[in-house]
Order: sequence, then C-alpha cells, then structure tokens
Amino acid sequence: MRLELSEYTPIYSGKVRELYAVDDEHLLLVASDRISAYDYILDSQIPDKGRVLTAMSVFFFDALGVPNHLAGPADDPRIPESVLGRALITRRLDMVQVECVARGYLTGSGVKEYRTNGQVCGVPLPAGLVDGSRIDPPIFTPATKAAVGDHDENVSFDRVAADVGVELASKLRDLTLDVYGRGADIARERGIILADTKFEFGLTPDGELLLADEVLTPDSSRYWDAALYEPGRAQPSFDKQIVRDWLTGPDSGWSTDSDTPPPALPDDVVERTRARYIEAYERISGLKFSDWPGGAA
Ligand SMILES: C[C@H](c1ccccc1)n1cc(-c2ncnc(N)c2C#N)cn1
Repeated sequence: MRLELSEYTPIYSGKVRELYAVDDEHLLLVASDRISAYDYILDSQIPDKGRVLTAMSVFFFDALGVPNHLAGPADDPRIPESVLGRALITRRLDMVQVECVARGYLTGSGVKEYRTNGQVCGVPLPAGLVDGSRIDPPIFTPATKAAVGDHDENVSFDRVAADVGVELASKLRDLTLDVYGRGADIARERGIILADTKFEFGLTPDGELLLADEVLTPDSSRYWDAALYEPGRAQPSFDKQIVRDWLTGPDSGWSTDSDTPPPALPDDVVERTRARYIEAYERISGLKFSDWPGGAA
C-alpha cells in the first residue's frame, strides 16, 4: 500500500518541482506540471509535463551510465499514487553548491557576456560568433546558485576551484562536459539540439560524487529543433515556443512589458505544448510515453 504524499515531509519547493524527505537517507523528487515563461510561473499547467520530464531524466540516467542519485525505479513502492510517474526516490546527498553548466552553443547569458569581452566564464572564444553559434568543443560555464527569484551568476572555473577545491572542480568540469557531450550526441542524432544544460552533483557520506537532480530535460536544458537551426538569431525553443509566441502575440492581451502576470493559456496552446514534450521524449528515447507509469487508468 503506497503512502500518501502528505505523509512525507516537504523540504524544498522550487518553481516547478518539490523535494520531500522519505527517510534519513532518501528523498522524493517530484516534478509538477507547472511551466514557466518570461520568469513567471504560469497559472496554466501542462498535463503530463512532470511525467515526461521525469521519464527523460530516467532515460538519460540509464543511457549515459553515470553514477547517480537514483535509489529506485519509476514505480518504486515508496512513491505515492498521486505523483506516480512524475516522482523519483533518490539518495540524500551533500549537494555541491555549483550550477554545472555546459554550453555547446552560444546563447542566453553566454552571448551577452561574449559580446562584452569575447569570453564566457573566463573561457576565451573565437571572434565573430553570433547568437546560436556552435561552440565546439563545448565549454564548462559554471554559475553560483541564485537566491529564489534571482538569476544565477556565471563564474569562472578558478572561482569554483577556490570555492570547492581544484580536484573537485576538475571532476565537476570533466563530468559535466562528458555527460553533456554524450547526451547532446544522442539528441542530435534524433534531430534535437541540446544547446546547453545545467547539472547538479552531490556527495555521498563516503565522498563519492553522484549526478543528481534532473538530467538533460527541457527545464534544465535548451532544446532546439535541428531542422529550424539558424545561427544569428534567437533559436525557437522546441518545447516552450508555442507558449512564448501566444503570450507575446495579439490574442493574449499581454506583453513582456506588462507589469501584470501572464494570462491563462488557451486549451489548444496547452495541448500543443503537451504534445511537444511527448514528441521530444519519444524522439530522443525511442520509447513510447504511453508505456511510462502514472498515466490515466
Ligand atoms: C535544486 C534541487 C531541487 C529539486 C527539486 C525541487 C527543488 C529543488 N535540489 C536537489 C537537492 C538534493 N538534495 C540532496 N540530495 C539529492 N539527491 C538532491 C537532489 N536532486 C536539493 N535541491
């Protein structure tokens, strides 16, 4: 008999995810159906978004074979029925306070920094790059964890080494670039560009470094459709562009200049966005989302 979610102690609530204590050594990591856009958490939820992103993390944990924090299967008996398919049992780790970012393409905060000094996080890049240019080989561009509501601050490798020691900083960099590179190769072979990603790592009591949190999902990475890729402009988001276009289009009555929160999304925008998440998962994994736990009975 599965416990109710209310029987677990909540320990962290993020923008779109929650963390609960299962016991002294295990956590329950829950992904919601909430979606963010333009730094707002939208009132409208995307049905099955939490299940799809959980399925993506599990696919990549399995496919990439990196020591990680998973402590049970997607249908682990400790997972409450109400969150089955969008929650995972994990080992409780001592989290490394570094946002481990890998960039295979120049965009976002990276392109802003590049335009000021030709570098990103202290890594010099070739001249003449534009928004969306490929960075090959990918670079490690760490950030410090921001307070709730703030954006992370890009920092140099040397700053990470000063904070956590050069040995651990080197392991974080090498693992980040290895896992991103192999994950991005898998996605690219299936027509999806993972432009960049953010990993979190944690340490076990005996000092083993494990990959934690979510892995290579559209919430922790930029997903682009390779068929639409065109350097020199902001690339459309594979998963969020439908929402972004509606919110900034003529029908929403809203704009990014508005000082009010975005309005609710029309049903067709919600449904098309749900379909995009499922499409990304099925194309990358080669698996059927209908086989993933927690679907409508
Ligand atoms: C940022 C992220 C988060 C996830 C879900 C909801 C809100 C935040 N988070 C993950 C841990 C964490 N702590 C100890 N052991 C772990 N295995 C993990 C993981 N993953 C702490 N924070």
